[in-house]
Amino acid sequence: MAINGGLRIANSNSPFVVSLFSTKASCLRVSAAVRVVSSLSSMASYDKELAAAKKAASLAARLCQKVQKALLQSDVQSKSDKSPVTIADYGSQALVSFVLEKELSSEPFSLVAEEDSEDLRKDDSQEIVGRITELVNNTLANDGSYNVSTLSREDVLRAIDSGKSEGGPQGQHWVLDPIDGTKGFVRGDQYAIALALLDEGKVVLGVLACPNLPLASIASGGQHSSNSEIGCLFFAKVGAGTYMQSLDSSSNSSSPVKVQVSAIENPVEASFFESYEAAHSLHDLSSSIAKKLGVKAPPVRIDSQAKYGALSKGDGAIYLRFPHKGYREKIWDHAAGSIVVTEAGGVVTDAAGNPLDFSRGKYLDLDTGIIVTNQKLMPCLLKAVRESIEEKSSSL
Ligand SMILES: Nc1ncnc2c1ncn2[C@@H]1O[C@H](COP(=O)(O)O)[C@@H](OP(=O)(O)O)[C@H]1O
Ligand SMILES: [Mg+2]
Ligand SMILES: [Mg+2]
Ligand SMILES: [Mg+2]
Repeated sequence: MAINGGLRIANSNSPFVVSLFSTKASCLRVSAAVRVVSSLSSMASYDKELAAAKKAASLAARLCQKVQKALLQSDVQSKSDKSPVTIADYGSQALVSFVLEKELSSEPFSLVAEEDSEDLRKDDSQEIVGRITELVNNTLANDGSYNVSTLSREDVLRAIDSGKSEGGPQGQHWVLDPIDGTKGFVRGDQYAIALALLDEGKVVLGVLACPNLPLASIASGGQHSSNSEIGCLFFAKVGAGTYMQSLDSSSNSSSPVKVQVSAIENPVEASFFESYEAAHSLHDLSSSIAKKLGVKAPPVRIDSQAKYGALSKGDGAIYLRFPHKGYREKIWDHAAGSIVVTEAGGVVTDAAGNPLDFSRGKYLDLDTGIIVTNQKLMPCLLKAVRESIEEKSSSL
């Protein structure tokens, strides 16, 4: 079980060759794009919200780590039994919702989150609700920050259900994926707790807790030393950059350090991330794009928005995501990750080069896929994406 950072590198039998000099050259010529900083940032500092989000995501990460450890020790990770995962997903959502409401009690609260309590309110879910409630209470008690009496089952169900907001273009909405990369979580690999704040439809802050991501670089295909510290907390605020610190507050690396995306200008030197799960992204399309760009390194396949986190610290240069036809991306799968990357100097667009629009409710209505890279590489990446998509559709 790959818990040591949870990194799995895809095997590729087909080495990528430099095939498009024109693509490479156009890439090197492009000047840096100007980063647009939302005018919202000049009106609000979001400091209180950021502190609350960091606290909430860190506590949720602790809860998830405990469940993942038990899951691996009890060796049920290869079963199709989803109950331990469900417990961590629900527990994480309840905890984040509870902490945000406690920390920001004077503000109106709206949360768009992945899970809801519908299944938990069924008669045969009593036991699982009990286990979730125990997990949440234990995590809060161990932390000791909140002087609360034990939460009841109904308190926990209500906390989960405060994530029922629809989001939209007006006002502030929190956006939460309590465990992103559930499949990675079950395997013992990467996952993330992803929390962002929308203000008037724009992402203004994001926090990504990645309990299995090494603080050291994973750039050279995951060959980090076995004793490198694991567990990253990324956070970003509009106009203020992206920072990373250890998830372990007692660690020497608990002070935040500013991170930057890779400065690579030559795509031949770039490496790229994609989903571990082939059902989540068309690996053949990514491979054709990489080939056009002359990318030499094999794809790095990891679960969850840990890909955005790793990209923000320069561990790779490109993230490609092309869902199968008909799949609609949800805002909680990208909101936190996108600001973590853009504030670190990167660019996140759909396959047509348009920025992602988080103002339309739960779904991101976008063209074909999501691509992420630095400002220098983006033009040539977009060109390669366009060409590969055209070739794919003409071959059908
Ligand atoms: N068929 C599909 N295509 C694309 N994404 C999918 C998908 N089925 C599920 N997903 C999303 O992919 C996310 C994981 O992304 P990744 O592949 O980068 O790890 C899942 O988040 P959850 O694990 O929170 O449900 C889920 O929302
Ligand atoms: Mg998700
Ligand atoms: Mg999830
Ligand atoms: Mg899910």
